[in-house]
Parts: sequence; C-alpha cells; structure tokens
Amino acid sequence: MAGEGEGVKLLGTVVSPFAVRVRMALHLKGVSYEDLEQDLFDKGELLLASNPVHKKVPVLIHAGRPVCESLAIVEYVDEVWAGAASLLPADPYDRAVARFWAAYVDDKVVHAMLAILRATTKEERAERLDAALAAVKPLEDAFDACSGGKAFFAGDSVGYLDVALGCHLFWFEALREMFGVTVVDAGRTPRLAAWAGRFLETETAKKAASPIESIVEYAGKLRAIWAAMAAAAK
Ligand SMILES: N[C@@H](CCC(=O)N[C@@H](CS)C(=O)NCC(=O)O)C(=O)O
Repeated sequence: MAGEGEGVKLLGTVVSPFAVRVRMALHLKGVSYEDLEQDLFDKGELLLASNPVHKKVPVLIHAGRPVCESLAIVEYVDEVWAGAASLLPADPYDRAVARFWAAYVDDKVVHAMLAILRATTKEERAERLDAALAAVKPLEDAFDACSGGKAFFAGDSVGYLDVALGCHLFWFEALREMFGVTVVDAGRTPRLAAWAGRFLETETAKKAASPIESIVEYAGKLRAIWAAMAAAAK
C-alpha cells in the first residue's frame, strides 16, 4: 500500500460538488494535497489518463495512483488516513446505512437538482422543485435515526453522510439565487434545514465551499450548451 505521507493530488473543479466532497474528507482527515483545477470543457491529458472510463472529476492521485468516484475516494481517504477520526461509522450496520443514503443522495437528489437546472419553463421548474422536495424528504425522515438525535448525520461531528449530502448545499444555494427555489426548506424539511445551517458553519464546509457566483456562471454555461443541443436536435 502507498504510504500515507506520499504526494496527494486532487483533480477537480472549484464548482464540482463531488470534488468539494473529497476536499471535505481531506480536510477532516488533515491531509495536505495539491489542488489541480481542471477545465471540463477542454479536458487535459492527466484527467483523461487518470479516469479513462468516465473522464470526470474528481480523481484523487495518491503516490501516482488514481482513485476515481467521489464516494470511493472518501472511503479510500478514510482508510488510508485511519489515524484521524473515522468518517464512516464503526458499526457495520450503521456503515451500510450511511452508504445506502449516500448512494441515494447521488442518485435521487443529484438527479432532481439537475432536473431543476434543465427546466426550460417556470411551470416545468415548479413541477421539478416538487420532485426535488420529495427526493430530500426521506433524508429528513432518516436524520434522527442516523444522528441519534445529535447535530450531524454521523453524530456529534461531521462524517461520511454529512459530506456526501453537504457537498451539494452550495448548488442548492446557487439554484436559489438563479431561480428562487429552495430545495432544503425549513417548513417542509426542518431537521435538514437545521442540519444544513450547522454544517455550513463548520470549518470543513467553509474551507471546501464552492463560490456561489462560480456555480451560477458554470450552470449558465451548461444551460446554454443544453439549449444549443436541443435546438440542433429539432
Ligand atoms: N459519480 C461521480 C460524478 C462525478 C461528476 O459528475 N463530475 C462532473 C463534474 S461535477 C464531471 O466531471 N463532468 C464532466 C463530464 O461529464 O464530462 C462522482 O461521484 O465522482
């Protein structure tokens, strides 16, 4: 196994929630790394060679070897830098539950968020916001069982599921700025809203945060590309 102290590089972008997730894990574990900002509209050789299957960020390069997929990277970081507090729960059942919800976030919540961004009319966006609120509701319902009534999904401090969901809060905020929609809503999901407030106050969230204006700019570019593709397909 590669040594803990050997060179760590992160191929990411400042706006990628999945890269933010990895930055959060590295911060929690106290790992120093080099952040290599990628241009996703003009992918570089290192990214293509490091993640030839999906060609996506983030990729963590540790001692020259690439690790792909943000949740796999978080688990890798957790295992390699085992000296710092564990991100995943110690109990196998709790670990399985945390992994289940993290996969749920990346499937249902991310899908719902992108659907809002892709909407082309106000009506479509309103419908998709309802779907997004329905997608986050099960996480609201799971919060007490996961947290044991404590501040974070992982208990007294931030852990695996906190970073799995928390990395998306900056995009939620960008959607609010762009379209006035609120995905984690204090009225409908009060526990999640309170959790989000606490999470954003942590040093980890502050250190890894994406600037909202950069997300808005990037999201605008994506929407322009999708609109051009739709027009070309007509
Ligand atoms: N499941 C992947 C998702 C990564 C992902 O979607 N990355 C986006 C940026 S947020 C990307 O690299 N997109 C470039 C592309 O699709 O070509 C993970 O968790 O790492």
